[in-house]
Amino acid sequence: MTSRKPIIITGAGQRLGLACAKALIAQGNEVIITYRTERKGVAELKALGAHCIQADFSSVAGVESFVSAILHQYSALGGIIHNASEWLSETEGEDSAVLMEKMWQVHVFAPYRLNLAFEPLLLAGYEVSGYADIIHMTDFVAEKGSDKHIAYAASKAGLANLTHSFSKRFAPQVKVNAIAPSLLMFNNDDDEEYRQKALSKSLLRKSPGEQEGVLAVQYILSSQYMTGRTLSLDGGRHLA
Ligand SMILES: NC(=O)C1=CN([C@@H]2O[C@H](COP(=O)(O)OP(=O)(O)OC[C@H]3O[C@@H](n4cnc5c(N)ncnc54)[C@H](OP(=O)(O)O)[C@@H]3O)[C@@H](O)[C@H]2O)C=CC1
Ligand SMILES: Nc1nc2c(c(=O)[nH]1)N=C([C@H](O)[C@@H](O)CO)CN2
Repeated sequence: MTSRKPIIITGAGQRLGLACAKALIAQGNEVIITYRTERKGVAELKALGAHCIQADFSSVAGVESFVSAILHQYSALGGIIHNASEWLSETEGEDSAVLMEKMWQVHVFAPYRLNLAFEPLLLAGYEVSGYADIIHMTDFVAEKGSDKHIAYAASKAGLANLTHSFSKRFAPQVKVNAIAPSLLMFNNDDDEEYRQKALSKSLLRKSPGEQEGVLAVQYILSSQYMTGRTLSLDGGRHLA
């Protein structure tokens, strides 16, 4: 058996995706990342040997371009981590059709299409190494809804449902799981009032940072007996 074949992480130019990519590279994995925007994190990952592919999943053509790039360069994969995401809210004047399309495209269509397109590569990765995983980054609000991020929450619920369907379709070779954080890390433009309100929503009242998500990814990849499941990283918010 050889070591795990390359792992794709989408949207890994910053924050959680970047932290996951660095951790997996440090553990000796070959990592492929997608990014839209040239960021310092992309340059860091290139320097660490990651294969960095620019990809915008907001259009079908953008998704298909990435599919072609992978199919032309790889014959086996050890995993796909669907991390790419935009946290958009319903704001005054926003075209709700455009908003829902954007959310569905990045959170549901892209993971759906990549999982189907890369099935043969994941199966090949499993045959040679015994490892193949898909991880969907969903969200606490996939289950509970959100009155301010309605289309976002609905699309994350769609992604959560893909976990069930693909875990059945790809068993027993490929494990398919989800990670559902509530608050992992703030954005720089979150003001103090927002931060205090967000912290008060969970029992543990903390924002753990991206390493909490890295730990969850590492657990799932090392598990031999978890599929079709979701790791909830929510500080007890479900009981608050
Ligand atoms: N941060 C948190 O507290 C929480 C996060 N999550 C989930 O965890 C995951 C990681 O969160 P976080 O690190 O904050 O994510 P970010 O908001 O930093 O988004 C990750 C990346 O997604 C990429 N992206 C966005 N839209 C597209 C698109 N249409 N096509 C391709 N790439 C795109 C962006 O790329 P680029 O920068 O290159 O443009 C961005 O860097 C996400 O799925 C998120 O929904 C869930 C709950 C809480
Ligand atoms: N793509 C993103 N999704 C989410 C983010 C984010 O920054 N990018 N942030 C959150 C919040 O932390 C929320 O969970 C708590 O206020 C949710 N999703």
